Amino acid sequence: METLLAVKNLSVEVRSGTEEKRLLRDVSFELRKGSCLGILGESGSGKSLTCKSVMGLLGPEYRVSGTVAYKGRDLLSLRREEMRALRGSGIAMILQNPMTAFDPLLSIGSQMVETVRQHGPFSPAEARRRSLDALTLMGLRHPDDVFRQYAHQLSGGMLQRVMIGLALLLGPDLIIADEPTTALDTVTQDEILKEFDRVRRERRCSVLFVSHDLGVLARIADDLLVMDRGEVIEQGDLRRICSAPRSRRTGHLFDTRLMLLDAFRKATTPREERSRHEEPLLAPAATGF
Ligand SMILES: Nc1ncnc2c1ncn2[C@@H]1O[C@H](COP(=O)(O)OP(=O)(O)OP(=O)(O)O)[C@@H](O)[C@H]1O
Repeated sequence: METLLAVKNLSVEVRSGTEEKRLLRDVSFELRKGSCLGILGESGSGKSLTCKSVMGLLGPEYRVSGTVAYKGRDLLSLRREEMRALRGSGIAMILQNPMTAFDPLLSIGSQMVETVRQHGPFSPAEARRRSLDALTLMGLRHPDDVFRQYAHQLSGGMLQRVMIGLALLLGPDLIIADEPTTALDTVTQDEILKEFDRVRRERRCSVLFVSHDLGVLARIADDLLVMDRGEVIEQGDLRRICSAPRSRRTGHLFDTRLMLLDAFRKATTPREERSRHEEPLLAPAATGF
């Protein structure tokens, strides 16, 4: 399958005082067209820095080296305006907290229409129609109401659906999603993951999906990249890694998750049933714990 994004020896350093601190070291991976690569790692392992480097979102205090080839073009050498043009059209980003992405003083609809019109020669009526379609696509039941409302009137789950719908509306080839469901309750998280996966498969979007939760990644990722202290410690087919992790640190991440699952199972399963079934690592019911 064709490669959409090839990251090679990506390193990031930051200057603090007279010292340079290395935050990412030689991160390399490839994302195939139409597939989803999950980035797993504990807090502080470098997941967000990797995404921000790819998107050209790091400030001047960071020194970024290596190559980030998107459709064969090195993003690290693009000018600021060229990168801005690419963000939101070819590449879209979905962040953890959708509340911060919307202007509280403008209705959701007007912000959607404005974004659509920035990316194509659409009349206000056409942009409105497309925005309403995006809301429907993401499973929002009363798109007309949502269109008229303001960010504070919607729940976190609804706002995240709007944000994902908006990202998809622009028809990107690549979506970078940084913990997009972490702030949501598990039922909402589950519904949104389902919707997101359906739409991205229909549209053949490639996705970089960051999470500290293996259960979430097991739902949607094809391949897995495991990070630890700014380095890649494991990568490959998700199921292969889950069944036979090569790195001891990856094994430790999985064990921690299994311990949590086990505690949950013990708390919710009557004693006599417990012995009858063991929870597999990737059981759908495990999502979110
Ligand atoms: N300007 C900076 N100065 C010093 N350290 C920094 C700076 N920016 C980031 N870091 C450090 O780089 C490391 C990686 O950060 P990053 O945000 O990528 O982690 P993460 O894996 O996304 O974690 P989380 O899941 O908590 O968001 C962290 O230890 C962070 O403290």
